[in-house]
Amino acid sequence: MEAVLQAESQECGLACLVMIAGYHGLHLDLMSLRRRFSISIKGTNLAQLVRYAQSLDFSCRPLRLELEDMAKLRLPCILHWDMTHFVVLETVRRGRLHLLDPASGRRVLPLAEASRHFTGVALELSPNVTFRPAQQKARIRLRELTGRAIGLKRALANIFALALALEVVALLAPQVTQWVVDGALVSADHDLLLIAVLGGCLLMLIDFVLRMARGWMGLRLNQQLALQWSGNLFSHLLRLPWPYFEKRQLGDITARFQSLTAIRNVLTNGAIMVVLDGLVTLITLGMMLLYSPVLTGIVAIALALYMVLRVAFYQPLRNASEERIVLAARENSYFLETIRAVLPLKLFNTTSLRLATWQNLVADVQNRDVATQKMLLAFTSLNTLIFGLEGMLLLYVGGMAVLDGTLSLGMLLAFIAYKSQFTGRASQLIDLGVEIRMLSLHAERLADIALETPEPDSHMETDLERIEPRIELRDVSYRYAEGEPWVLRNLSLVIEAGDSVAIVGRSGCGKSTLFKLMLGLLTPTEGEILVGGIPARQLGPQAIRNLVGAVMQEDQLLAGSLAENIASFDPEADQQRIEEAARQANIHKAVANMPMGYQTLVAEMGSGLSGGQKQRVLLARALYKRPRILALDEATSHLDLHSEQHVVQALQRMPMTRITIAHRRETISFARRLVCLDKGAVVEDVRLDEERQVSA
Ligand SMILES: Nc1ncnc2c1ncn2[C@@H]1O[C@H](COP(=O)(O)OP(=O)(O)OP(=O)(O)O)[C@@H](O)[C@H]1O
Repeated sequence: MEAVLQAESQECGLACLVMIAGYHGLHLDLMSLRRRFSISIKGTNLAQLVRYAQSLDFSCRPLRLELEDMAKLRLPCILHWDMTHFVVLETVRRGRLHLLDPASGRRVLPLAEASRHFTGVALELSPNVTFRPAQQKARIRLRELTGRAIGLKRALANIFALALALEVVALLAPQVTQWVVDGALVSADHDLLLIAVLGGCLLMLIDFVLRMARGWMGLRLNQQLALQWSGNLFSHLLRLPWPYFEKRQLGDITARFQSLTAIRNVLTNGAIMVVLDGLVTLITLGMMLLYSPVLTGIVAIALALYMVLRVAFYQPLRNASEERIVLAARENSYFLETIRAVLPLKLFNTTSLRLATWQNLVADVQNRDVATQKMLLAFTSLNTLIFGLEGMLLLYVGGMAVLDGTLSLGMLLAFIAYKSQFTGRASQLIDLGVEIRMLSLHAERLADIALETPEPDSHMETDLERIEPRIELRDVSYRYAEGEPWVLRNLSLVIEAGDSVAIVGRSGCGKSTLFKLMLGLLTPTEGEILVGGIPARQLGPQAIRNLVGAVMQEDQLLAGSLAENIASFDPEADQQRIEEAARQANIHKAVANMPMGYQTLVAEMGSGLSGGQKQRVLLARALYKRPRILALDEATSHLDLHSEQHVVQALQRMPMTRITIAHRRETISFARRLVCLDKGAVVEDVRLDEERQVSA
């Protein structure tokens, strides 16, 4: 069975299904399955997994069992692991479980160790009568992964021409040796010796120039591709919808991005070599055959053995390489998360615990490396043995031929020179073939970014100024994944232009979800949202966000000055407008009192601002863009009552639609309308007159 590694931290169940389906001949890929069964950040439970498996035409039998009864299970099956994870049990042999873990790859665990992880629940899967083996893996095309690259064909053609010239030079070099030995040395011709050596020097000079030119062009091509491809990919990544980022770990996204470099390196260096090496290998092979078919036969056998060796080591090395990438990404994510969350870790004195876990993750990576190195050691030693024996055999058979007079010494030397070229090229070609196959690993990893559907662009040309800042939700329902409870159910709500609405409700009742839907960060599972009377789907999320200024609960400032943050790093920022926004957010005085004023630097993590100051800077950022709709999710919760009153009163005077999520009575009291949510629906919608505003 082939291990399938999960891309999102919560899709272990899906990865197990892909593995088992593959075992029974239905070859799926994780990405298509992820689209088919949406999974929320909370992961999959057993009931959902059973439903997914049934829709893939499997009959399922969930059971509870003791570890000793493992051998009786119908294998491969899925085991519930560590309370939050699923793994595939492939076989049980000599008291050891052979597992395929979507988080780390193949593992073998003694029963005693497995007992610490196994929760006692297993899921047997067997294909039912409607099950049909099929190849449903999506094919990944390079162009889709990297996007377009301008000037690629011309650059490749130039490099190819130079490389071809180099090969001609390389083919002529052994001839010089033969002239020297058989011509000049045998007949003691001093002049011929000088001419041959001078000819050789000229060849070396040409080789030097061509090599420099090719190397330089290769470098430039690599650099251009690096810029274009990574630019294309990063721009695609940034256009992906919000849930994509929510479900992934930072280290994993970074590691996937780096797969692009691996692909680029193999392609720029390899693509040309494949063609050229193939050509030169054939020519050298022809030359060798002319010299001696018997010696050529020996060389061919050695090469065939090398190929067998390469193929035998391919799959273990590919698996090891993939597992290493995944383990390293996990370690990296953990490292980054630790740094980001250092404050609570210090407060709860859990840094040493964190350190120990991180060291275990590093040890996992190291162990994987050692295992790979052991494999490589065996491979290179066998390789050296094959070619060493080949050399000895050639020396013996070639030597005998020279003694018998069927081959001259010069010819033998020339043959050996051609042979080194041939085996060098042919083994490189085989290696490259393996590397290109290995690219599938990187391509699959990259596909997780490149083939993910980005947020839709706007389908219509709209003058945003003419859109009325009015939001209407028609029978909107939303849940984070299939099978999960509905967060919002058949919710209808109209927020008129210029209205000031407070959305209230118990914690977890779906207020932030409603906001994210209105901002186009999430798409309704059912129903429709209209902005200014235009369906949000038609308008596109970017257009909506151009209309709206928002401060979310988990909002962040970026590293830079306060002015840059308020102006969202607008290169043509207007200082007056920045100050005006800061005044409206009641932060101007505080900023002006800072020694460096608006140029005060804000660090990425500890922002150097108090909680209330940070909230007001975020509010100023939302106001700087002069939004038509202002959406605030607990955006004034850290402010003292006086400051909040100041801010809210300033906002009341501004001509825009205001939507506020709040828990505090003081914040709500400024709204003109109160919408109360409960169990995903509007349970109360009241308009507040001046008096009721104060007493709300
Ligand atoms: N990404 C997610 N995946 C799965 N479930 C989620 C996700 N985000 C929120 N939920 C769930 O959806 C429900 C509504 O969450 P939401 O954040 O909208 O509540 P809220 O009313 O804004 O709460 P609060 O007032 O505490 O901020 C909660 O039960 C929450 O657990």
